[in-house]
Amino acid sequence: MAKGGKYISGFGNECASEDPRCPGSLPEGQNNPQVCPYNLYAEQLSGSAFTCPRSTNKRSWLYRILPSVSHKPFESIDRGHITHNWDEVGSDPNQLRWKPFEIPKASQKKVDFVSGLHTLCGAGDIRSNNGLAIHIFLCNSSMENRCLYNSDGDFLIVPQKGKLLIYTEFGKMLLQPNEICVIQRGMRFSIDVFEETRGYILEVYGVHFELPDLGPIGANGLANPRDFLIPVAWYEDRQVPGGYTVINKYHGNLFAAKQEVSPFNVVAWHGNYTPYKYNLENFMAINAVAFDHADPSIFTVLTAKSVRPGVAIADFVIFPPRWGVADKTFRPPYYHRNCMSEFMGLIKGHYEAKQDGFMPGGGSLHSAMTPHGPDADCFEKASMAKLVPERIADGTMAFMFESSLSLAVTKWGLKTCSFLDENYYKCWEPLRSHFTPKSRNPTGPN
Ligand SMILES: O=C(O)Cc1cc(O)ccc1O
Ligand SMILES: [Fe+2]
Repeated sequence: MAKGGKYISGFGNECASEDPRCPGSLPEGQNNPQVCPYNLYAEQLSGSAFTCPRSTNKRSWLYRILPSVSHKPFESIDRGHITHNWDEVGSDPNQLRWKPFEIPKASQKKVDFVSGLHTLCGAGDIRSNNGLAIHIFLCNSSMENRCLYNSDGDFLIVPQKGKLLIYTEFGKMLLQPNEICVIQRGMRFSIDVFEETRGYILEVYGVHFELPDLGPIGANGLANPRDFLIPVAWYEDRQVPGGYTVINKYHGNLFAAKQEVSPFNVVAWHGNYTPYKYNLENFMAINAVAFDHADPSIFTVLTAKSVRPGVAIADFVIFPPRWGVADKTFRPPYYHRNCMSEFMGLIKGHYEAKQDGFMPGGGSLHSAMTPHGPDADCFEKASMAKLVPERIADGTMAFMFESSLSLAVTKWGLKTCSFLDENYYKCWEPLRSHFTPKSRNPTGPN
């Protein structure tokens, strides 16, 4: 049993779980008995093509009171601020930064997780299963008799303010800021919130998140598999007289169908296709202990690989609290231009390259090849700093969604949201030339 409830531990394992109220509800020795224990229905949820190699084959068997198909037809509903149209507004290669995205007040308007989804940027194509979207969720109310499932891709959810109680077909997960969860394609879920709540979502189309390979690091380190937690089976046999609404995100649009019962009626399940959560505190950071600033890929928690070796559709990278010990080194992030797109968010604290301006609940986007790096203040301080061992980012958690796709910002992100920081570029304006042609590099070989 893990802290905060019951979970099964391990990444990508074959698991099996029965609600303790129904012992023996998992069929033994086969998936489709003529009649299932407790007269349940058997239903397979496939997360990969049937024919995928074993290493990438994902599916789970759900034993439920009614099959998912027991619903009225889906009808199109307003998709609010969700979009997959990457041409809503013209492209903008500038360094972009957003102030904290404001959460609507419950006293003014009740907004739940689904109606509070706002697409900020993305690229690629849902129908060809290649691409991603980054959404911000801003909500103040629980999803009441409403659940969502996403036909388009997987959601990696990063809560920043407020806890999420997530009901899924596999069981319940409680998620606090500094934890993340992944709800994979097709899984029905409903979210209860307890206050004005905010967070970030990385949605990837057509791929699933994996742990990065460790190469010479060895068999252990970074996000360790045992720290990923999977819910245990939990069901409710609840009739919903007015009708329960199942919402489906399909081709980037929203559809709703009514059904008479709660969808969380799975009594037992087994398989390797499940939702899971992970506490970022458990990340075992590896970094430079001699000199120089290592590339941020050392902090990859999860990766959604493209078909090109070493190139991700998206990586989820964190900047956790740690020791900085590198000698003769400018320790903060270096100035750089990256062929990848870098979206950053801040869960708490201050990011090491920008003490001010980049705030918890805000974000930044440095697009492909757009120059960026520490602000002028950070440069001055770090160039003069005495290089003693020091704690970096204590009490802080910043993260990056890094993508090989060139991300387009939505109309909401660039025009309508009103949180764009028009003055971002000014943080680099005080940078001055320190060029002194006659001096020698004090730390170099000659
Ligand atoms: O731009 C950023 O702040 C993210 C980042 C951090 C780092 O340590 C090195 C490269 C990089 O893109
Ligand atoms: Fe960067």
